[in-house]
Amino acid sequence: MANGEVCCSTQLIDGDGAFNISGIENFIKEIKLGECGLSYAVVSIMGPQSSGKSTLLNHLFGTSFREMDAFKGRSQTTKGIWLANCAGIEPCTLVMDLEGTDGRERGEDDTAFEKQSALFALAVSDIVLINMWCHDIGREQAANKPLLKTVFQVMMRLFSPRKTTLMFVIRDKTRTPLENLEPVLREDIQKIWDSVPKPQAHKETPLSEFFNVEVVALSSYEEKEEQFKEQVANLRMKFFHSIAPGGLAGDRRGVVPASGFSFSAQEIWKVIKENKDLDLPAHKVMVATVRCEEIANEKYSSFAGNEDWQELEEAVQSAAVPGFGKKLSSILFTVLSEYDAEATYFDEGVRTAKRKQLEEKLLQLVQPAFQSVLGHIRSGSLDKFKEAFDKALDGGEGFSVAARDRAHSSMVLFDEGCEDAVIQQANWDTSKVREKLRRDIDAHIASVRAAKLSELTALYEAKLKEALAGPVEALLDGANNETWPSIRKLLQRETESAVSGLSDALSGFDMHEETKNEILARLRDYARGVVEAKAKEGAGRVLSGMKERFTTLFSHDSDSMPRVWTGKEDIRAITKTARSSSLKLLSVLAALRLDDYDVDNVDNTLTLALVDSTSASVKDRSITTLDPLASSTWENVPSSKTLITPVQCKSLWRQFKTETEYIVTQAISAQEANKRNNNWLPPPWAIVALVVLGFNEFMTLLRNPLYLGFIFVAFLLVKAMWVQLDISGEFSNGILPGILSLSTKFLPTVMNIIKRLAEEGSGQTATANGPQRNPALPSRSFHNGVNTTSSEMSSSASSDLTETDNSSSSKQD
Ligand SMILES: Nc1nc2c(ncn2[C@@H]2O[C@H](COP(=O)(O)OP(=O)(O)OP(=O)(O)O)[C@@H](O)[C@H]2O)c(=O)[nH]1
Repeated sequence: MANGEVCCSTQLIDGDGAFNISGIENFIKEIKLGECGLSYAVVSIMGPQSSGKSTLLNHLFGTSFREMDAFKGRSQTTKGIWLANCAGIEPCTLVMDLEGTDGRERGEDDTAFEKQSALFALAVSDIVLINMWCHDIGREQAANKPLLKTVFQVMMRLFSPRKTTLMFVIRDKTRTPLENLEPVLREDIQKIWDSVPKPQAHKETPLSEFFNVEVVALSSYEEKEEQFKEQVANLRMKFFHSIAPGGLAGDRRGVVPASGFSFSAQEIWKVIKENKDLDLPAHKVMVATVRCEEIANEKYSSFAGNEDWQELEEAVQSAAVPGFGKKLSSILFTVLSEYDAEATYFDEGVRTAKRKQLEEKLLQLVQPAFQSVLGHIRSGSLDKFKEAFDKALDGGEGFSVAARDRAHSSMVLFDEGCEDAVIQQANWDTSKVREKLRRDIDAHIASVRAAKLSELTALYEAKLKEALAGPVEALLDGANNETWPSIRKLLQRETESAVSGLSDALSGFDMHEETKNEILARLRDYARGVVEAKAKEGAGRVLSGMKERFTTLFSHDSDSMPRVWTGKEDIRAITKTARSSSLKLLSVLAALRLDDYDVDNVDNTLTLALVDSTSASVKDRSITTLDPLASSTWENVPSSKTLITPVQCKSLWRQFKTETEYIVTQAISAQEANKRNNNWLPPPWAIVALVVLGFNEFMTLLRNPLYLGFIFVAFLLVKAMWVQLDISGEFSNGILPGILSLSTKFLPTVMNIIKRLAEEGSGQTATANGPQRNPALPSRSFHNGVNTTSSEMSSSASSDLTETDNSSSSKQD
């Protein structure tokens, strides 16, 4: 074996025509045929059985095909088709040993396998050796004639067949030189070619179109072994670089890349077995299609199982991976390069199409990861934007400037991220995600803007409410002619201050003047709304306000001191004033007067209709004219500004008067009672009558002073009765209960007085008759277990008097 290389062989097709798939695949793996690309040649040998084919191949290519033992006779040793690699020949050369023709074992008629294997050899091989005995040349019944016929016949079954080299190896050459033998042989070949029926298209096609014919002659191996070996060695040299231009091989038009050899051979054998014609160019495309697809699938699987890719795929689930595009592009590049390397010798059209498919499949596989990265970049950019935007706003930057600048930065950040994530092999559009980011940013800006605007508006509204609500309420409570002008002034001042504050704050929002004016107008409306609400609230409880106002004015004097109805007060005037004031509250709260042009005569109408309604003139008028309050609208006041309608005012006034009448009545009663209490002296006419009528009695008293003493005692007694019976107290509850009470108390009181007088009398007697006591010591009396000194008694009596005096003096006052 040349170069000491190991030669492998396998049975490619067995005697029954079964293709040994696993055998050939192992063989190809072992000799690493797949790596050869197109740099390989296939040589096959045909010839009669036991014509020394195996012996020749083994010597020529260093193979180890089984040879027949010379001593056992000529019987078939090679069954089917065997495949081996030639040792030491460049490029890699495969050699096929075909089962011999004319075999006794298959019988004369069984030529099916012979034809099939001949066609197979022609389809697969670059060089076909035809082994023949020298003595068969020129012979009519030569053993190789049917074989050649078969070869030429099957050749026609190949569509646009490739040009194959037919090398006739003449065995056991005689002394006749080859120069003489060759023309005879070529003549034989031409004769056979001519006799073979050809399709119309190839009727005139010369043999040279399909075959390169070479002729070599070898000495007998058995008889002239040395010469044989020498000639074989020379022949071997022809097989070196056989596929190079000018080499032994044919045109190699139908050659398939080495990695497709196994599949190609199987398919060719299948077609041959099915007895179909073999279209080699189509076969080549078919092999390329199948093989390129196999390679592509293999590369796809190898990519799917690639650890770097798997890591990348997992990492992008949770976050954007820096350098994603570069990493993935590199893995994809490796895979596609591998495909290119393996598929390079296959039909270009098929190869490119399959590469495209592989690329598409790979990109389809990685696209979710890319989308995920884009998603992370988008959400990351959005988050960064939100953060930076919030910070800028907190730092007092203008809203619009902050929004514009931060949005721009975030879009730049996104673009950079996309650039980093983009996969070279793909031309994916990121504009949709970019647009989404832009939309998200805009939506965020809009929502923050809305929130900030409402925050600002709420702030100024709250300020306005605080500035208006309390003062307006106070102004309305103190309703007078200046109430509405003051409210208007207050409203204008506070509104303008709030509007200018809000206007300044809005300047940072870069908004249309129209929008800004709308917001400011809303704030103005709000301010009016606050005042309106307060006025409505006041109008809602106007009755209680009026009553309160009336009570306050009625029950207090000009110094806000509570009134005491002494009798000097002009209750009518006070009532009128208090009512007028209450009416003022009603008139102030009857309508909203927030605008300078809000001029009405509600006040006059109410005064005329309600306060002056008691005067005779009005009474007269009411007969002849309509009631000005019998209406649901005020003159010059639109209904939107009416808080209390005239009819409601009338009803309220009636209710007010009814509910306050009691206070007036009470005051009048109190005043009258007071007057009665103060006038205990009889009227002057009675005094004059007394003086005139009682002149005689008066003279009697002057003439007899004892009468005077008697009258004095009687007075004391009556006074004592008055005090004891508490007459003024009894009558305070009314005349009838007073009389009833006095009638029950009268007798016991009289009895009590008499009893006391009697006791006083007996006490005086006892003192006169009893032992003399130290006048310095106070005398004691014992009565009902209660002892009181006489001095205490006298002081008690005097206090009674004093009280009486006091009371009488106070009454005098
Ligand atoms: N006369 C002669 N005999 C040879 C030559 N070479 C080989 N033989 C003998 O022919 C016999 C058959 O040899 P193989 O090499 O087995 O022949 P084959 O054609 O491969 O036989 P099959 O595979 O059965 O078709 C053997 O006995 C060889 O010694 C030769 O050059 N001349």
